Amino acid sequence: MQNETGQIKRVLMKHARDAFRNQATIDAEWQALNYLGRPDFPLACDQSDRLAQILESLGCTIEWLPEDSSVGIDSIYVRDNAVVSDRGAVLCRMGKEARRPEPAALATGLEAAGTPVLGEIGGTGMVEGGDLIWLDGDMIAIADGYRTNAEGVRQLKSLLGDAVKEIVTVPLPHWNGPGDVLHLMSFISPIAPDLALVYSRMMPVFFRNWLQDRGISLVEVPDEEYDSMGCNVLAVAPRVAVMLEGNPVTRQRLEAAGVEVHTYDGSEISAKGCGGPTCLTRPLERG
Ligand SMILES: NC(=O)NCCC[C@H](N)C(=O)O
Repeated sequence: MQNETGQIKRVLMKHARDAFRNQATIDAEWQALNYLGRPDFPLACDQSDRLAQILESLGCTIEWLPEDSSVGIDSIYVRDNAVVSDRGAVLCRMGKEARRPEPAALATGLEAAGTPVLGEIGGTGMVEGGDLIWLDGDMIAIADGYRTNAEGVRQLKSLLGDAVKEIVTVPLPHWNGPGDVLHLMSFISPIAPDLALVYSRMMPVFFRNWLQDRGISLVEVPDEEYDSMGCNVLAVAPRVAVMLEGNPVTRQRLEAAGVEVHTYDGSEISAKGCGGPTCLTRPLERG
């Protein structure tokens, strides 16, 4: 599990039907959670179905998290709740306060799926799964930003022990401030061991150089496709990717780099809540 691009065999997800529950729940929550618009419940359910079909057609077995009244509509973005290693999962402590109950709810799903829980981030520590990527089997790149802090990284390191050899901390910019969602994976999506999709204007120079020094080629997302989540792309296998419809330049650049691209309409489950396909999925087993 200590990579982001091997063939996904099993993946944990939460269907819009169970995360959003009904239109009244969405209506009560979306503004306070800083969504860009009000998701439409029936359409969101159709979009979850379609995304699941694509993933299943690409060889993924989906483990579905059940409805849970202790969490809100952001619980659809399951990646953020846990970090998964070869030894098991670490439950996060969410930087976004409204999401704090989510990791405990996810723990039940992890248990049901047979993934052991190694521990959890506590105290003043904060880690969100979208702020971390595994590289080369034993290295982690992790954000230092509004959702993940140094104390969280310290605890994560001690819970993972020698499963991780090196942790590279990547400082995030302020961008739109603490109320917005900005993760490490807002500007980098690994696509294959030697290929990543990036939005370079947001990247610290050292991190961009570090990736290239490791032999990773970079495909650039153009400015006009950043807000439409062009940079949030899920690698289902090396050079097999799932992304949101409506990012034609990014798609064409990925295809030019030899990537097979599959798209879904994510207006309700992705764009409005600012969570793309990497956020909607918590891979549990990769080949
Ligand atoms: N990994 C991700 O980028 N997750 C997206 C989370 C979106 C959610 N509305 C949030 O603000 O946390």
